[in-house]
Amino acid sequence: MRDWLKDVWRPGKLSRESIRPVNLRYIHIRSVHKIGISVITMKIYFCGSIRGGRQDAEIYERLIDKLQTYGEVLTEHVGSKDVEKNEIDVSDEYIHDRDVRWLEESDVVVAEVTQTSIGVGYEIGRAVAMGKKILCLYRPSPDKRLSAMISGAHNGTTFVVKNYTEEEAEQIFKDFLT
Ligand SMILES: O=c1[nH]c(=O)n([C@H]2C[C@H](O)[C@@H](COP(=O)(O)O)O2)cc1CO
Repeated sequence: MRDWLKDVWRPGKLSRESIRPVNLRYIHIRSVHKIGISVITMKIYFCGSIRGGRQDAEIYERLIDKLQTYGEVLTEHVGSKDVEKNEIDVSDEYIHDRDVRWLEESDVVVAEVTQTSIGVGYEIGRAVAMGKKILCLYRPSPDKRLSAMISGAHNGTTFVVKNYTEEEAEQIFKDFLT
């Protein structure tokens, strides 16, 4: 495989979905060689509850799959069934520092905030301080109420809070990420 193509081609990530054209607004041309163009795609930081409770883990996995058609999801592990097992060998300090680094690297943050999580709240707060563009997704139910610190931060542009059903996620991502 040509060297320039290695930057674009992520083995294991290719599917009918992922070869849909990625969002051109977020592609920066890094270098133009005689043999081709090397590109960087949008980096997405996905937040979802882990120690706060894993009842929505399968929803996270499906949302991450959709997000991967727009760019690279840095926190793909959040949707993995084995996340707690896989993160057991690393220290909390390692997890924190790695995630803050990814947050800094990200172009956009997407948080599923239905299941309350201190970690997700912390990530959103840090992302606001970093000036990131943030989308929070919430599935309303009669027994729950979203924190005012999230719903009250909605400004319609850089901090967007959306009540949603899973069927609506695709369109919401399209509107927010393109
Ligand atoms: O093992 C982990 N790995 C990890 O990446 N996180 C990050 C990503 C999630 O968006 C968020 C979840 O926080 P919490 O575990 O407090 O629910 O924190 C959190 C943990 C455990 O707290």
